[in-house]
Amino acid sequence: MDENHDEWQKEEKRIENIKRILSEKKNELIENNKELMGDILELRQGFWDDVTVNMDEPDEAIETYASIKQQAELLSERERSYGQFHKLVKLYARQEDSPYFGRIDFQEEDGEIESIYIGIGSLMDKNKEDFLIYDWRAPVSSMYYDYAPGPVQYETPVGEVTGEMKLKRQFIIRRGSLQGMFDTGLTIGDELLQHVLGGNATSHMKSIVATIQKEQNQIIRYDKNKMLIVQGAAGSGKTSAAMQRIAYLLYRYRTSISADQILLFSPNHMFISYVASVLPELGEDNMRQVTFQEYAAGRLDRDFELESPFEQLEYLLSDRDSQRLQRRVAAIRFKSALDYKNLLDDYVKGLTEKGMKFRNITFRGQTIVRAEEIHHYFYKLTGRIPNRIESVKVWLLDQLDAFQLKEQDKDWPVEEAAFLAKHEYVEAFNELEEHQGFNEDTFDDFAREQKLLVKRIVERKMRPLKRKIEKLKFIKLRRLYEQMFDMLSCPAELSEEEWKDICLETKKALNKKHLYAEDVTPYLYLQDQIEGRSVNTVIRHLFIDEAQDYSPFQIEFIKQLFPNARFNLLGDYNQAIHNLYTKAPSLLEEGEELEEDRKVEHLYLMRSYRSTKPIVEFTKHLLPDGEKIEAFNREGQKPRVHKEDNEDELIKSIRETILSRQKEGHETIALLTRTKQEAKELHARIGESFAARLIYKESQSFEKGILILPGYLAKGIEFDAVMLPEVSNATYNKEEERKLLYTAATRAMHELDLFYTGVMSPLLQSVSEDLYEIK
Ligand SMILES: Nc1ncnc2c1ncn2[C@@H]1O[C@H](COP(=O)(O)OP(=O)(O)OP(=O)(O)O)[C@@H](O)[C@H]1O
Repeated sequence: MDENHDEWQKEEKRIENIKRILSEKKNELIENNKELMGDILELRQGFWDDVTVNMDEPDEAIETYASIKQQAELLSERERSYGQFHKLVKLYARQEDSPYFGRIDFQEEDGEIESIYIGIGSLMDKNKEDFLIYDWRAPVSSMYYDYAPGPVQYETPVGEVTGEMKLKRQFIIRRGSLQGMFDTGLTIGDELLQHVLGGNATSHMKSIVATIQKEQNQIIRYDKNKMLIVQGAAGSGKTSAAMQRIAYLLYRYRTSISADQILLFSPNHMFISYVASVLPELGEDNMRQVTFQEYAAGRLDRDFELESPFEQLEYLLSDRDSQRLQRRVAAIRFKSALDYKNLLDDYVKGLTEKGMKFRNITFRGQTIVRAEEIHHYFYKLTGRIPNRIESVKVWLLDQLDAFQLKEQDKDWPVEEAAFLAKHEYVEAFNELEEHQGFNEDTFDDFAREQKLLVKRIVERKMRPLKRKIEKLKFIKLRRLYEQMFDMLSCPAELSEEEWKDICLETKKALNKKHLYAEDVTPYLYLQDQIEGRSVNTVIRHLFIDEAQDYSPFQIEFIKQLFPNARFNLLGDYNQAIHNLYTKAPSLLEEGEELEEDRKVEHLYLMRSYRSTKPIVEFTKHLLPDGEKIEAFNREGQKPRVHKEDNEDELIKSIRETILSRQKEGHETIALLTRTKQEAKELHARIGESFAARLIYKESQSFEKGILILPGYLAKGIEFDAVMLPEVSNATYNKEEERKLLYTAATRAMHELDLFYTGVMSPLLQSVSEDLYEIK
């Protein structure tokens, strides 16, 4: 029997043993918690039985409140325990399926050799003395990712441990049985990675715990108190590393950080659902996720119509009027920069002296407080604007209270009382009874009843107005933003012409209650400066994926919103498609820190894992400085460039290629166009016969099958086969769109096909012909 066979059998035996222990643990856990579910049901059903309700006297009301609170706490404690229990059962089940993926034999200096098995969760022996499996996030496990056999070291909270790694082994264990085993040398075995990367695209992102690479591990376990900026090539595992990092943080700081203190700014909804399964798969709760657009929409007046970054991009890609386009580009560039934020700061400073805009406060056609009076009151106050606004609010509410009293003596509420619908009357009666403690005897006094009803009517009528005051709607915010463009003089970087146009366009849009994408952050920023910054102190770790698409202003704004958060920015300046024309400085390049004194750490990922080697070789040559990008050694076909004589031939060729890809077993085939319009047109021609799904809104989700969508919507996502249906000089003809083409082409995992009629896009000319096949 050879040594390998022997080892295989030993490992198999160990797996059986581990499975038995896991199964025992799981059953024991279920047994011990059987009563828990019953308790919860019982508590829910009998919630009110154990609560003493008595509201007659204040003392008793307090007691009632305490008793409800106690009962609710008991229930929520049980529900929390149930949640924990449920999570643990799921983890055991997952471990039974695949208990570990790695083993290292480690000899600490002068110590014995210890076999360390690494999996998605830890497992202890019966006596709770030894680890049978170590969690992949444990300090000792980091050696697995960082070293090949030989001298090694790892960090622990109490210092560094050194020693020698005698063996490094990888396992593929599925459904509880050993399917593969590799002893590895230099890096984490190419075999396992080959195996993982060779699979089909999935509609949900996979966890990479078993094959995390050394440079990714550095990001995942990054522990210094600095802002982390990761610049990584397309497909280099930025998002994967971010997700693993979140899981790591939840483990490392499990006593102080929970999942809802971690927030991920995601590029779009498709992406949100794409990454949502990674953490639960690792047995962790999901972090919070939001798109910037959603966040902004939640903070702005609802009657604003916001342009999304995708709409902005679609405009930039579609407008054929080059003059108008250039003016818009100038506006975007201007409004994205930190200089613009400084201008806004100066403007706000000026407002402490003059220039605030307020609304008249009116009720039923009568003016209660005139705008000038508010203005006068505001400028009598001193201090920061938000503090003064707070005082104005209190003052206005007082004015409203006084006004309300007077209104009660008017005729209109009496008239309205007469026309009250029966249910309103009863409601009023009940409310009066509750709040005033009236009984039937006193209430039948008609005069008092009438007075109370009138009071209630006035109160109710005035409530919306008061609410508006509470929400600071007495400030004319839109007008304030607009006014800035009257007051500023033309900034040095713009021509008079451009400036005039920016002023005009901004005002025109504001008057239509339309907010351009580039105005969203500045507007919110102004709102915060006037109304008081709405900061979130709960978030401790903030991640921004596709960070290259955020303007410097936007990042600075987000930083101010989350003062307690540590920042993790991940992106690729080669995929900066939202500022493709404006060329705003990228944070991802060194030397572009927001503030000189800011502590920033730059880490880089240059190796691309998503695509086969021939695809990476092709795509990297689309970039002027792509030579630094390395391909992971996974073989495949060279990309194919199909030249067709006319439109019909092109469609025919696309059809044939789809059929071939399907035959080859590719399940997710994406046809990535440049614009939404092109996607719609293509869908109209081939959609039906292939049951292809058209995706043109960022809110749509992504499933397996044939998809037709503009490339920019596929950010962060990948497909088995990608087809770029029209890469001619009629479509991709601007240097600015190189990054867009690169982003689309790098979505391909296994196959890439490009099509064109007429003349090939000049952007492809930088790619040498031996890197693709001509069809
Ligand atoms: N260490 C790894 N082990 C296994 N798969 C990996 C590893 N690193 C990356 N991958 C795979 O490579 C693909 C790309 O990863 P990911 O989406 O995280 O890259 P990215 O840098 O965010 O890409 P992009 O910038 O193009 O959106 C995914 O399928 C991911 O599972």
